[in-house]
Amino acid sequence: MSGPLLLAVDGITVDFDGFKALDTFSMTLDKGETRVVIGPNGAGKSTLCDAIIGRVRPAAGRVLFRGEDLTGLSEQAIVERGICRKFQAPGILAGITARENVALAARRDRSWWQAFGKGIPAEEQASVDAVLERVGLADRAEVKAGELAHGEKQWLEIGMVLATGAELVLLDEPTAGMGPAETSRTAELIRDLGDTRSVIVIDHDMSFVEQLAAPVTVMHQGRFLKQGSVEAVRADPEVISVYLGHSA
Ligand SMILES: Nc1ncnc2c1ncn2[C@@H]1O[C@H](COP(=O)(O)OP(=O)(O)OP(=O)(O)O)[C@@H](O)[C@H]1O
Repeated sequence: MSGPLLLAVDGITVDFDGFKALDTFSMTLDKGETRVVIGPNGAGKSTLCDAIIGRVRPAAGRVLFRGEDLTGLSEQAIVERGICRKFQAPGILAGITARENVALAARRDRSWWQAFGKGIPAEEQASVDAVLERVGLADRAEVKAGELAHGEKQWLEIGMVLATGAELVLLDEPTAGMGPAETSRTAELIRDLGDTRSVIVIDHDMSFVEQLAAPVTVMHQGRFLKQGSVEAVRADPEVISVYLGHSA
């Protein structure tokens, strides 16, 4: 269930040497909402995430989070305000366990890294365990992250994003390289996040998008094209011609 307005992307343009990767693009997201963003290759989806998280600077427009204008803030400052992004490539540390990765992500100051051999502070164990449970890795907690299966690594990274406590989670192609069973499990996991987090998911895979059962925003050439249910966008002639027609 969604609540009041959380994020407003307000007419942003991102210009790479005269090429507009985003062109006066706008969208809003309510608290607790899950939104899927789709579009053909080069539509500007990753650039949208970059602009929200402060990795690229829009030439025009604003991004408002809980009413605050994020324009001009550093990526670190934006993360501190409660937005966290999971990239396509996992950012886990292979040589430590799944549990230790989650514990590390939960720590903002990271100063305890030097004292890592002493283990995870007792008061943090419960929240780390809760995250591992949530992403279905409770029984894999003591496995070195590098030894996890591909899908498990992706779920671990989603767990690490959750452990940061971020209110808004950006997931860029979370099912990249997954088979159908792992993809379904990922959809289930993301649907479960909906009760506590707001989520923007970028993906190409329409069977995954269908399983998410969330409203879809369609981008094309850096612009907003359509928004609606999966069924509505799939049936939309404009969407079919720019996107679905190409991927069918
Ligand atoms: N740093 C950059 N410099 C120049 N052009 C860029 C840069 N980053 C992205 N682009 C271009 O901007 C456009 C949008 O890229 P973006 O990666 O946001 O698209 P996308 O929708 O995420 O695509 P894909 O589905 O292939 O990941 C593309 O044409 C890309 O080549």
